[in-house]
Amino acid sequence: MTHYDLVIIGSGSGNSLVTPAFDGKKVAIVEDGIFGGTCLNVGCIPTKMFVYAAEVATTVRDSDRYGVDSTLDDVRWRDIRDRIFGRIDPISDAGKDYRVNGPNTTAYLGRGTFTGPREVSVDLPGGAETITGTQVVIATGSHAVAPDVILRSGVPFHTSDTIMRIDRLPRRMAIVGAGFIASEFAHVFSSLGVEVTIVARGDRMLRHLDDEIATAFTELAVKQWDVRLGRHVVQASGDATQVRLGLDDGTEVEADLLLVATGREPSTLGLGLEAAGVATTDDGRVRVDAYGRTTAEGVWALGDVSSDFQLKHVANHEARRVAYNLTHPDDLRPFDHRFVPSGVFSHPQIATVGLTEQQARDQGFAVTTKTQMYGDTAYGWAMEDTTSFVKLVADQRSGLLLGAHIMGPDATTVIQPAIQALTFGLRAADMARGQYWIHPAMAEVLENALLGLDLPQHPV
Ligand SMILES: Cc1cc2nc3c(=O)[nH]c(=O)nc-3n(C[C@H](O)[C@H](O)[C@H](O)COP(=O)(O)OP(=O)(O)OC[C@H]3O[C@@H](n4cnc5c(N)ncnc54)[C@H](O)[C@@H]3O)c2cc1C
Ligand SMILES: NC(=O)c1ccc[n+]([C@@H]2O[C@H](COP(=O)([O-])OP(=O)(O)OC[C@H]3O[C@@H](n4cnc5c(N)ncnc54)[C@H](O)[C@@H]3O)[C@@H](O)[C@H]2O)c1
Repeated sequence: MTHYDLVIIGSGSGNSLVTPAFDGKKVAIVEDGIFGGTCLNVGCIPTKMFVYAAEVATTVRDSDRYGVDSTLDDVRWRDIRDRIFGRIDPISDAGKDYRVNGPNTTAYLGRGTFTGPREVSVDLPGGAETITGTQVVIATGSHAVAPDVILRSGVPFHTSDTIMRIDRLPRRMAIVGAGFIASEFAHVFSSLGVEVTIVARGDRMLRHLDDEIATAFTELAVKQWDVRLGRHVVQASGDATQVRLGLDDGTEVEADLLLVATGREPSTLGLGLEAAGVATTDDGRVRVDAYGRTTAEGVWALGDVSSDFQLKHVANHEARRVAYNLTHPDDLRPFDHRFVPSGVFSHPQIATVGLTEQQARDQGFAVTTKTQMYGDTAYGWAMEDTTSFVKLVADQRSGLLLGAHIMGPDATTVIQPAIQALTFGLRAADMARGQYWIHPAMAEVLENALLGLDLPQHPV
């Protein structure tokens, strides 16, 4: 049994825990999947590379509106796919190689299971090997789940893990789910020429967002895709070439390929958490305190397996804090989850941070809101945009922003000053008139939204 100063289970965000503070110490990284985890291999990075290609196709298709005639001659799916993974796969391989052959780390490429406090057994081709750690970090992430009705039917389906590697584009794709992944892949595949049908159990897509954004996005979604709102799949059949979904209103969806995008669960199954003395929350996450400590002495957790958020910037933040805390027991730094932003890279793009209007009202703030159309500011006007907007939620008592919700071009970039204002407590009026805004940049839509809030504004 080999002992390490640090044992990390999961090579996604966990891989970044090996800071220079561990130089000269012994670190083990246990990984049973693709090295580098979800974001790099099957998450943020490849999806956004596909989104970029989709944006290019959309721009070509819509260009005549601006007097630029063009035709989309072809979409070379395999070339798009191979360019993307031709760049990603070597990064994963190099990361693995560095941990296998690099300094002060030992990579255990197999499944890790706790067999006791800070004791992990790893399933390796040559047999199980047990290692122990002075400290252990659980960074096992999450995995896609599918509804029982689909699992029971035996119908073949894809998840985000496999859909990006398919060999050819289907003519028709059915997507079950109406959240982040459904919205992003609907954009990618429809832009590349696939007919997309979405089965959404709610009355809107992206229901977790501010009502105004979810409603406006859904209105645009139904114009681009066949969206079956408020429908449940009750029956599924088919094979690798054709799928048929029966819905609860008696209608059917026929497609050549099925993508299931119905959420992700923390990966704790088979981890042996009981043997480790690690407790979980009611919704199945590893329970951690504000510093990333689990209920077991010397065992930490971060990222999707324990976090309230399944977002890479949150996993990265938690990894930075845990990395610090591992080596600074007398100066622990808590996670900061006050203002976690997120983006949906669909068409249109969405970005959001802070409270929705409803949440702000429920929490008793003196709520004022402003919805500012992109088209009423110079850059949006130049684009002849009629659907994009910024919605701000603020508190009349403090003059502070409470939330920002944006749907439109570059929303994930336009929102950044609002994230900064929320985080550092900058009052909306100071933000609007206490700095220059580049004219006539897209961000002026945020400036105008701030000026439109019913708050005492700067006189000049
Ligand atoms: C399609 C998709 C798109 C996304 N896009 C974005 C985005 O644009 N922006 C964003 O912020 N977030 C995005 N996310 C979410 C983001 O990818 C995750 O929040 C993030 O990757 C979680 O990191 P992690 O380190 O917690 O887990 P992971 O990166 O999943 O790492 C966990 C690792 O642990 C390994 N593992 C699990 N169990 C064991 C075990 N018992 N033994 C050994 N190894 C084990 C797994 O194989 C995996 O490699 C996306 C997710 C998906 C699926
Ligand atoms: N741009 C990004 O930051 C990004 C992109 C992709 C994924 N992610 C992360 O990955 C996570 C998983 O993405 P996701 O889209 O799978 O989850 P999600 O929670 O965003 O959406 C899940 C969808 O599936 C539906 N659903 C759930 N169970 C169902 C069932 N049994 N039958 C029918 N519909 C059902 C929900 O109503 C919802 O519409 C997200 O929560 C997000 O944090 C982030």
